[in-house]
Amino acid sequence: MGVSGKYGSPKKEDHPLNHKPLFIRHAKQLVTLARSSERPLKGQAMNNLNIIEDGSVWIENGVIQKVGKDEEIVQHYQDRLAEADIVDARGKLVTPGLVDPHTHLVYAGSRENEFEMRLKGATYMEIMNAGGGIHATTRATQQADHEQLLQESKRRLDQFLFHGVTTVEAKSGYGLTLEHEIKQLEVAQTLNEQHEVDLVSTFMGAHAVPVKDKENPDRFVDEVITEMIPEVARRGLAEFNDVFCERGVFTPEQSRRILEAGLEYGLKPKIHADEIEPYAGAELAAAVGAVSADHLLKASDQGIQAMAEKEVVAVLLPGTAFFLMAEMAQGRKMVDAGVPVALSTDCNPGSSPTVSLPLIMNLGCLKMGMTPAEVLTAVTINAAHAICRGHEIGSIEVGKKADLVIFDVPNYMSLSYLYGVNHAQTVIKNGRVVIENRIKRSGVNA
Ligand SMILES: N=CN[C@@H](CCC(=O)O)C(=O)O
Ligand SMILES: [Zn+2]
Repeated sequence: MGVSGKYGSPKKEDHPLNHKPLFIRHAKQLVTLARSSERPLKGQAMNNLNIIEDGSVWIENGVIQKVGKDEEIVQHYQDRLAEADIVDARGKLVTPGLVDPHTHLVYAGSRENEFEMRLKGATYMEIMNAGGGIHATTRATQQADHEQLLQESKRRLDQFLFHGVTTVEAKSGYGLTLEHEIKQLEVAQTLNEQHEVDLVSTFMGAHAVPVKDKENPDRFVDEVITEMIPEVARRGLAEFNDVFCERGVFTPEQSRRILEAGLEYGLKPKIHADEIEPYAGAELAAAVGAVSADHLLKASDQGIQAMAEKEVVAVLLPGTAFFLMAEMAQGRKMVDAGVPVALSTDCNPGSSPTVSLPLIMNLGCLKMGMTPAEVLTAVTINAAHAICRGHEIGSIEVGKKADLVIFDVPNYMSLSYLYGVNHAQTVIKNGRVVIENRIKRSGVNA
């Protein structure tokens, strides 16, 4: 298997091969998720995958041109069939490229030592309060230069792509000074320019109170508001602004100030809410008009209700609860309450060191009571809405970016059922095949 093209080469749109049509034919199930670009799917509608059997897609210039039954597409393009590169998806599942709407992709180092400490009984917050956790990764990230951070993060991004993920949100928050937050965001920018995967950047200077400000966290909050947010916005390095609203980190009042300051500079609010303790984070998300509230393990019923009313996307992270051995967020309850739910890896070195969205889908089913259709919606169109990309990606529809995955399974249910395996066989990004993942054989089993 391999990522096509050379890292560092011009970004995908410029590729000359984009001009040749790509014709994906005969998918056993083509999951289109059509008619969901305007608003995220909620409640029962999260099960409407809009599947086409024996489905085909015609792609040109990186854009989806036509979607339908194979015979319809063949009829429409009969004079141009010889021009196209054909990909045979017979017997397979084709979905929109997966979207991960919450990651801490750009960091240096790793924390397997803390994994062992937790297995022996230490808690996530105890480790952080003793100067480890986010602080440990902050030290490593501050020490790393742009190139080191780029190489470490690129390896993870390659792995995302191998799993069928074509768009990834990436947060800063391991710099915790203006200089190092900007360095992290610049690495994300370079990755976005050079890597096949699209990145969407979030500023998260308010990820932790630096150790030196422990006695006076408001000083740091002021620095985030008056220095970091204006400079990040001036440089155009982020689209969203996130805060870790949690007892012992940032209070709801501090979080509100930070999110409102971001809004003044055009940064859309997101929030790490109610992860370890109930802290009215979901309520705050609704009050400030956040695009998403993430984690929500301990969200209150009122908070869930408020999110449903304001259509705040709940980005649930079952890999984090699994890895921290904590109780899961109430995914089933949120879907039933009409909250649009998305799922994400939360890829980070402390609480969820994984890049496998398919594994997260499986956890969504088994641990949060969601259906296989709901979890697929949650990592495609609803994930796209969680990063304000519902019009561009997340469904297979005419005019959208041609980001698609061919999974070597016969139907969407198998994606969550056959768990712990990477089923992504062919990944198409901007209309170009960028991953072909199969064993090269000769002889009888070829
Ligand atoms: N909870 C806060 N932040 C990250 C974890 C960061 C870390 O432990 O390094 C999260 O979303 O899980
Ligand atoms: Zn996070």
